Amino acid sequence: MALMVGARVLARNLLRPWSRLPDAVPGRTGPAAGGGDGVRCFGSPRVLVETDPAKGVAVIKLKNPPVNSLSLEVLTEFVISLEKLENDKTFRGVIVTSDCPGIFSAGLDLTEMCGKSQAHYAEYWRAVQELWLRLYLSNLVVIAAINGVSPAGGCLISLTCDYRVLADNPKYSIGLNETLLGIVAPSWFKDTLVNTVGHRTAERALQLGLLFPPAEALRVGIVDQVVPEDQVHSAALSVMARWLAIPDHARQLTKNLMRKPTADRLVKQRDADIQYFLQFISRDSIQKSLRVYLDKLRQKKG
Ligand SMILES: CCCCCCCCCCCCC/C=C/C(=O)SCCNC(=O)CCNC(=O)[C@H](O)C(C)(C)COP(=O)(O)OP(=O)(O)OC[C@H]1O[C@@H](n2cnc3c(N)ncnc32)[C@H](O)[C@@H]1OP(=O)(O)O
Repeated sequence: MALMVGARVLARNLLRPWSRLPDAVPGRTGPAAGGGDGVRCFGSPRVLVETDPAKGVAVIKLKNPPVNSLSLEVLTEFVISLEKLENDKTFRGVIVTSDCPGIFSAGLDLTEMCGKSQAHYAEYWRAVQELWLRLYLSNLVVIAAINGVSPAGGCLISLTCDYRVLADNPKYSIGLNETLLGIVAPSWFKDTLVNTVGHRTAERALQLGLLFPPAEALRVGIVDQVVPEDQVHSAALSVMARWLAIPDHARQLTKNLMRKPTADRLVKQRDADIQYFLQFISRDSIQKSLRVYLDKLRQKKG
């Protein structure tokens, strides 16, 4: 019950950008905070933010064990943290990564889309839209340091970034695998993939629900770089330095030029998109597919 109320409060914050989460780790500094003197931490229980004001760079670490599924709380806390960074002129870039070993993100939280009320589905889908819009159009340089498997919504998060570095581990596949679950990637997921890898590769990947291992992911361009696992963070920092060498206004205007038409397609029909989602997700056949998939995941252990 408390969790439900908490989620509602957090979700309401999305609509009230002036409201702020209390800092979960207020002003923690120093080496323990993850990177030497001057590193400061804030954020929330599930979305840790380590900032390095001297470099103008922050690291957002998703921490929603066991699999970093994108629950309503995670989506909301993510948006609030991103907004905090964007409103602070100290920061010009952010690295998005995971605090869960071996898993970047298992994607949208299936339990948020299964067996819940219509009101809940609507609230959840608006939060998914919000995070996508904020990340896709962020003024910051956003780099994904993908240190684990990254299906569906996890892949979408990384596709919204400006650059993707993937750890070279055969287990760390990435892709929009929705069809394998018997569901369909919405048009704006599809657009994000098409804008990254081109139409033909996206068409094949989406229909077959392909999850690409690192070498393949690099070949099709769903990631930009594959590096040894222990170098993901340093590689992301090097890339960041290169992108930050470009004057902000020129880079930001160019990013907007490239991405705004795609984002506008959703912005113009957000409510219709929610209705579409509601109709789709409430179908008995879709609910059944999700239940079967969740049961399979749960039985894997037993
Ligand atoms: C006509 C056209 C109409 C179009 C209309 C469109 C409208 C829109 C339609 C809807 C669109 C929805 C888009 C969906 C996007 C998504 O992101 S769906 C999620 C997809 N994710 C996955 O497929 C990944 C599933 N998980 C895994 O494969 C594995 O868990 C893992 C990530 C590889 C990790 O493996 P492992 O370490 O072995 O952990 P597990 O034991 O499998 O899992 C641990 C517990 O976590 C639970 N869990 C896993 N993933 C999720 C998840 N995504 N959500 C919620 N919970 C998850 C798993 O069940 C385990 O739970 P317990 O058994 O209870 O511990």
